[in-house]
Amino acid sequence: MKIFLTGGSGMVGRNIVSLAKKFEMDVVAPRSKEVDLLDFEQICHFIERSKPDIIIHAAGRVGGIQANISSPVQFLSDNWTMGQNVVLAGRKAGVQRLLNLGSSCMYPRGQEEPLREEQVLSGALEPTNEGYAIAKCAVARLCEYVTREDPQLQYKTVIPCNLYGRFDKFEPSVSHMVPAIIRKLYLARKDGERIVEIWGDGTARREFMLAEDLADAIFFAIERFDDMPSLLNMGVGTDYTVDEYYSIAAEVIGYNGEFRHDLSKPVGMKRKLLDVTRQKAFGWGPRTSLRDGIRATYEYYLSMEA
Ligand SMILES: NC(=O)c1ccc[n+]([C@@H]2O[C@H](COP(=O)([O-])OP(=O)(O)OC[C@H]3O[C@@H](n4cnc5c(N)ncnc54)[C@H](OP(=O)(O)O)[C@@H]3O)[C@@H](O)[C@H]2O)c1
Ligand SMILES: C[C@@H]1O[C@H](OP(=O)(O)OP(=O)(O)OC[C@H]2O[C@@H](n3cnc4c(=O)[nH]c(N)nc43)[C@H](O)[C@@H]2O)[C@@H](O)[C@H](O)[C@@H]1O
Repeated sequence: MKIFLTGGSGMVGRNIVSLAKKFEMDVVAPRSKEVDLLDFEQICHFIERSKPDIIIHAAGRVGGIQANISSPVQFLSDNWTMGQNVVLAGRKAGVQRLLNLGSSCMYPRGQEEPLREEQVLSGALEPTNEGYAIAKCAVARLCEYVTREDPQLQYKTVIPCNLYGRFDKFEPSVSHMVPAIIRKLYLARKDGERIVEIWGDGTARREFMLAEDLADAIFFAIERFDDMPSLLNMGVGTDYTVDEYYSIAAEVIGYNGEFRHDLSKPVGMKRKLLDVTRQKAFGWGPRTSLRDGIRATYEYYLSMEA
């Protein structure tokens, strides 16, 4: 099977490329300088040349809460434009299968219970990442409408929880919480710092899955694509408080200093735990524990620092 993968140089994309050989899949993954997804014609020409059996759309303007607060125009505009272009170019070329990546932030804010796929667009979005979430909801609906108008075209969306792992971004201005924690604890231990800052009061809850496990889930879905629901959460099914992530990472990294809560920092949704009922019925589950995942990601970070 030939896969046209967008976002192949990103964290999720590079984990997908790393696993492709194991699943005997042929992946073509052009960088943005070769195929700019903001340019519809460039995508059409690439699909004409490469003739993929399936498109996996894993490209995006992606970042943590701080990046989303700083650039709402780019997060809405780029993610909608890229998603619309990829989906409509696939339809124009008659590519029969497309797997689109959503995000747990597309769910309504203020939900304590695990989030079910039918709740998408059922309430107000989280202001800190509203632009990104609007784009995610719109592209997911576009996929659904393409299939509704032409059932020959099966365009589906997975909704991952927060992700971390090898090939993540560790730069504080764009990073998500787990890579930010790893970098801060590494630097504090290296420099003998005794205090590490935690954004917010530490009580917000998050569900983080290793990107390598998501890549495995994506191949699992591709191999059973016709049985896959058109909208499918992909998560670990448990969440932890921000404070718990810091303390687990401190054990793994060997930081034994103190923590200070900076209440001036943004905290986003109080919780966004995915309901994994459909995922379990589909037959997939992640295999990496949080501690093992943080250890593997820390080792990757050290290899980058070396
Ligand atoms: N990270 C998370 O916590 C998380 C959680 C849930 C869902 N997701 C979703 O998972 C997907 C991948 O996320 P990620 O963390 O792997 O992102 P990432 O590491 O930031 O990678 C983004 C990718 O998008 C590509 N890209 C950006 N602009 C492009 C353009 N104009 N043309 C072509 N390619 C472009 C980049 O390619 P170049 O380097 O060549 O520009 C890069 O490969 C996204 O859809 C994201 O919404 C991520
Ligand atoms: C999956 C992603 O979720 C994103 O929301 P979101 O989980 O709050 O994104 P994160 O940046 O991972 O933040 C998760 C939680 O960790 C807290 N946190 C504590 N310390 C830090 C730190 O040093 N850095 C960071 N970044 N957070 C920190 C942060 O306040 C927030 O409550 C969306 O903005 C994206 O669009 C995307 O959807």
